[in-house]
Amino acid sequence: MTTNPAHTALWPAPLASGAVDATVQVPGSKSVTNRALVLAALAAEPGWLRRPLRSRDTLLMAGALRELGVGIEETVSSSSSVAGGPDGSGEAWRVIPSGLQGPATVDVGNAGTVMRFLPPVASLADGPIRFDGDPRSYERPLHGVIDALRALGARIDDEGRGALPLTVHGGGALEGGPVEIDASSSSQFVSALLLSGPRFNQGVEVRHTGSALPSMPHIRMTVDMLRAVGAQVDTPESGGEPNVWRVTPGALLGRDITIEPDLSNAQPFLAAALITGGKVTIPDWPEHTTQPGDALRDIFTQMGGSCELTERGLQFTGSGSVHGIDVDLSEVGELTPGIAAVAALADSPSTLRGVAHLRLHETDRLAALTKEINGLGGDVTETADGLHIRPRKLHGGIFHTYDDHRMATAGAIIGLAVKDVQIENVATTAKTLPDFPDMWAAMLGTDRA
Ligand SMILES: O=C(O)C1=C[C@@H](OP(=O)(O)O)[C@@H](O)[C@H](O)C1
Ligand SMILES: C=C(OP(=O)(O)O)C(=O)O
Repeated sequence: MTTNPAHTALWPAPLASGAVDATVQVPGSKSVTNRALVLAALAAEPGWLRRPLRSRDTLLMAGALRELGVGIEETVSSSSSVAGGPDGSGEAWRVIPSGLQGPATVDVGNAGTVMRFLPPVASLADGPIRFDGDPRSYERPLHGVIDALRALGARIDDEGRGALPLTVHGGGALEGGPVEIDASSSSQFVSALLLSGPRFNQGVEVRHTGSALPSMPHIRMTVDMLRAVGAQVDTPESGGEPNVWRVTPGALLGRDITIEPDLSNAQPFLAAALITGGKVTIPDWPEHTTQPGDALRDIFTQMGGSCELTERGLQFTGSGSVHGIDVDLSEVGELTPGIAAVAALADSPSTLRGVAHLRLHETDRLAALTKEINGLGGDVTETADGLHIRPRKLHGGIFHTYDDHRMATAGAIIGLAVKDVQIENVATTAKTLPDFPDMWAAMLGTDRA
């Protein structure tokens, strides 16, 4: 077996030499880009994505849709007709829907959005679609999507695993209708069924029957984006029953949408301002958004910073002190690694709650954070649904990432304040933020050294 040198390489996390003062242009949202790709592929006419995220997860999504026959043309242009950026430049993807066809093979990598959102799309295709991915993808929950699709009329061969790898034998159409699922292990089960729902003969009515549903903002993102392309969606918030979402069958419009910056990927940069008592501006921070990263304005303010949404973007300023926090992160679970990293450097203990489902993310994030922060001299314990973090003086060492992009950025945050932290496999940030090491150096001004 050969070892990929990128996976064993150690990246010396730069120590901040003082208060950071930077403007950081954060690339597009993974969650918005991958929903926009799916909706554009299912539309009745071509559409555009402006400023899409170009990272492993979104390229896997685009690659999979192309395998199914969808046209996706990438353009980088300075002409306003295909412009991406506010200045009239940037990247844009034109999506040209077509009849979905098998046989095809889809590599999901370790992208939750690809492994959950695409089996419903494949059930609409004509022919067999094989799904496979990274070893970790075999362990991540998928049963909710598989069972629901079968109940709605799909033929899926998973050899009894209830997980990847599997083959969806698309029949060209799916009956759809009402279905019950337990989505307590991932909100993406609900999003997956809703996104393809308008194309099912009867639409879909998803009823969540399990314990608490995590990541509600991501379900709101799905609903808002469906409505933006003309779908009719009834939700608990719009007067429907609790835990029930209904999508009416109908054609989707091809739209021209500009992807918001990824606010969860803004997290390490905001954390840098908080920890160093500096200032970071994130341009194009949306005034209204369903992205969970927007909660950082409140969470990092409680932890000692302050922020202002101005015409230039979100300006976040650290005060020089970092406080611990007691917070339920069930709605915004993907922010947990970055918050844990800041909490390890705070002046008082923290309790992070409501995130038991993180054990089934890219890695077991609760175990990984505990092991790696404690490996640097920290005092973190796992609880049934989160972490207790008691700050201690930390020392240098190797911070392992377990192929988890958010572990890598969490380690970089700690490395700002602790000498000689080395991140193993920083390249794993390519999942959602391929330029992270260069962006980090630019923020710190070390790229000009
Ligand atoms: O739908 C989405 O885009 C996501 C939903 C959440 O998943 P879970 O509900 O599985 O936590 C989140 O953690 C993930 O990063 C992205
Ligand atoms: C949980 C995450 O990703 P995924 O879409 O693979 O679930 C994440 O990005 O934090």
